[in-house]
Amino acid sequence: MESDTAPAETSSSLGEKYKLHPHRRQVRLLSLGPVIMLPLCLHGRKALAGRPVFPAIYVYDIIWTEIEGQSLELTYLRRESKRPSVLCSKSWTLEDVDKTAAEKWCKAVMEAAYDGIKPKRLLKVLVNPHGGPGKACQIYRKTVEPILVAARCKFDTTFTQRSKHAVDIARELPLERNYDALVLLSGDGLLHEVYNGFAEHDEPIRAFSLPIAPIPTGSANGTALNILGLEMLNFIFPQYGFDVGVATLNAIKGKPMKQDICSMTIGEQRVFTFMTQAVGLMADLDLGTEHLRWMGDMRFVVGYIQGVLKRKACPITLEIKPVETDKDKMVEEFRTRRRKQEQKREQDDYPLELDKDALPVLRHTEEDPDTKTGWITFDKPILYLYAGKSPYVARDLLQFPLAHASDGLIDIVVQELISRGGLLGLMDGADKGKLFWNDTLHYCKAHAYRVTPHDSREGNLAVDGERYPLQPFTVECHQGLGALLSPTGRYAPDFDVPRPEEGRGDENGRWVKNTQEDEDCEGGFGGRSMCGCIPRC
Ligand SMILES: Nc1ncnc2c1ncn2[C@@H]1O[C@H](COP(=O)(O)OP(=O)(O)OP(=O)(O)O)[C@@H](O)[C@H]1O
Repeated sequence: MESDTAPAETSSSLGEKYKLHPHRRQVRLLSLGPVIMLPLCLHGRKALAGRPVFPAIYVYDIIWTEIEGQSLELTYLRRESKRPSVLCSKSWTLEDVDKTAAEKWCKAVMEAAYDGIKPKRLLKVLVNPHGGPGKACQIYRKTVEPILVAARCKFDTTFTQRSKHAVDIARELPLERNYDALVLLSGDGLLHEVYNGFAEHDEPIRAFSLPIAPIPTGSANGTALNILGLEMLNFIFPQYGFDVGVATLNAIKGKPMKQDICSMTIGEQRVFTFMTQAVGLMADLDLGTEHLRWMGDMRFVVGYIQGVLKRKACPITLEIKPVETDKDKMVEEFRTRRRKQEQKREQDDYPLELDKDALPVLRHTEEDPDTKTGWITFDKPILYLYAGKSPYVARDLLQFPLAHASDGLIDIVVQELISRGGLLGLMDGADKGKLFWNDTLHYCKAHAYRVTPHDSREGNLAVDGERYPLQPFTVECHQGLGALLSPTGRYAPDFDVPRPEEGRGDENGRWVKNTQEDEDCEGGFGGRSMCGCIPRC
């Protein structure tokens, strides 16, 4: 912990630094919305309003404050623009200050800092020593544990010993202990294991409702990115997807938000998947770069370039039960929803379908009569199929910019097999989701989809980044089955890349002017150029 305590500041030195007036007896909290001006605004009748006194600390970033003996202690997370956040503490001697008033100030600060949130959460922590570059244990000891201790959280920690250990832990998790959250120091793979363990729990729905707080110590860390964001976009909740301190603060103070989880039926198995399923290049780049773990998330860029050079077709039959296939309409709906969320500053109120303590029934199996109508088949050579429920899959790739945590729909992306130059061109602006508008990339929202590989002997299937044998599978979505903690109650990434006015990306990655034929070719899967779908009767 970085400490500003030595030597402890006296109230008069504080007075100079923070415009304190030790001779005044009344302690006031000056709170300007999300920001507390740190001064113990010792002030009588004349309020400090309109006279900001620095340094300012976000109320959200205050971890604890209390009086200990003759000093007032304040612990908070100090955010830096380009460096990791730091746990800081300040302390002031209270010799000249009315102690009762100081206690009142502490109480007021704590109420503001934990507004609507139960302090001293009870947490179960899992640490995957193998995730990403293998630094999770070190990060836990150095950064996470001190913050949890400072927040007076109660927690018990398990270090996973082997692959699938988290499945066993989740299956046996003692829910009667009433944990407030499950904290994962890992990437997304460990959460995949946890959800599949919950599915085998005696009380699966109750287990799934335990909110997850990811702390990014894996490779891609997509879940942490989606919750905490990537860029400094907004004043109240600046976005720090890779910041361990900020992610730990989310474990202490985050709000639960509902999260859809999908079922994948594959062979005799029912697998639970919360993030992505990939076949073709996107599976190869993840599973084929395990030996490059030391590179962190750069391994995915290397994997993509390798995949582009190979430019291997992905021979599958893809059937989809779509809800929306028009890119413009999807974007319009996304922006409307976003505006509403920002006005309300809370999560959407989509109706959720869960009410019993049994796993949701499967509705889109091949035997189900529902699968006979409203399905389409994608019928063009493809490079990859990528389906998912969360916007970022890695820092460099906003693959599902319109994904919503709990709309009950799967976002499906199909990339046509185009030239190598075109595929490399798609990397430009991929972190902002620019590839969404390329007409060779088809995007739709669907209830379910089914994949039948033409040759199961060759090819990879990655489910939430984990390897599965490639064979026919069906995926469908269960609305609001899981829960995550987040600072805002919704996914952080925004999508603000406008549709290019004048043209579209062609198969060589160049932008070409639209022809009348393009304009006329409305509808289909993914926008005006799509001609690869055959409705199935
Ligand atoms: N002690 C362990 N030894 C070996 N493997 C482990 C251990 N604990 C967990 N694992 C495995 O580590 C794998 C990778 O975990 P995780 O997803 O957290 O990291 P990552 O793959 O680097 O990150 P991301 O999924 O974000 O790219 C999981 O498949 C899990 O089964």
